[in-house]
Amino acid sequence: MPASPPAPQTAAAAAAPAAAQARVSVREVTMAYGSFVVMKDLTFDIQAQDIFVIMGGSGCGKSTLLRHLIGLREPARGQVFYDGENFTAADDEGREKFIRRFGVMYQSGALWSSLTLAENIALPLQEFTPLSAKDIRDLAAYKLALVGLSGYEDYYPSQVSGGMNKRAGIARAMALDPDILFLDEPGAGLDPLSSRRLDDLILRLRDSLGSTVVIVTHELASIFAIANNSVFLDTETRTLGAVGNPSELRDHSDNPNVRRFLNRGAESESPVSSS
Ligand SMILES: Nc1ncnc2c1ncn2[C@@H]1O[C@H](COP(=O)(O)OP(=O)(O)OP(=O)(O)O)[C@@H](O)[C@H]1O
Repeated sequence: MPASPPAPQTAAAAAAPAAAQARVSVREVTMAYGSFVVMKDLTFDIQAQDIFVIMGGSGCGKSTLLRHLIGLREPARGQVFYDGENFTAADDEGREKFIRRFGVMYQSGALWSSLTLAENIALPLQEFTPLSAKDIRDLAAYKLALVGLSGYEDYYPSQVSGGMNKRAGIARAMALDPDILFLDEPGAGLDPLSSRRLDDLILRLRDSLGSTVVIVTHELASIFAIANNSVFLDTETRTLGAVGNPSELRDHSDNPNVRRFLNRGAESESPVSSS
């Protein structure tokens, strides 16, 4: 069947102007490793400037979904659209244009240990822009300033804290001014204070740069502090358990697995009445 843009989900959406198009639309995506189906029939939207969390229990497929969103894996079925354009069906050249709009920080954080923080950020600028060495140096310093690391340009990753490494990783993901930042477990391994600082930074970046941020995490404090939208991957049913604002899902989802997860394992027997 030919690929078609995602259908509007409501009458209001149908009447909305093109500018209201979801930034990311996932349509009936099934993810599999060979014959092992991780999740099936995922359909949800991520809006521009969302801080959108992919959540669920260990091994449910959060990182796998992230890999599908950035094109590292192909859906076994279904499609992913960016601003209504079919990413899954794009040829290599078309796909490259999408990927240039993504900034990605992987779970490991993975800065090059033999390069300074500024050199780490300069790397994608050297590879993908025609900028002069001086402009690249200035831009790397600017990106580090955005994440609160002014003055640390010449430090090596081993000379700064874990939280600072994560912030530098975010600066590197932002090097090419992406529309969408993908962060895989950004708070992993951080103490609570550093983790909170990272949350504040993510909020500030969204507000000042207007980025859309997609985050894989299972840290509830972070989820409630920063996410306005989310998807819950349900290991039990191997499909989407809920989509929406995490605080609302915690109190009102009709899926007990969602409420249990968002209430730290202490499931409320029935949804809290919103009236
Ligand atoms: N390359 C792979 N080949 C085969 N199976 C894989 C591969 N990567 C992940 N899996 C399996 O797919 C499932 C989902 O893995 P994934 O890492 O996406 O889950 P996750 O929710 O991110 O887990 P965690 O919370 O532990 O990081 C798991 O059962 C995992 O063992």
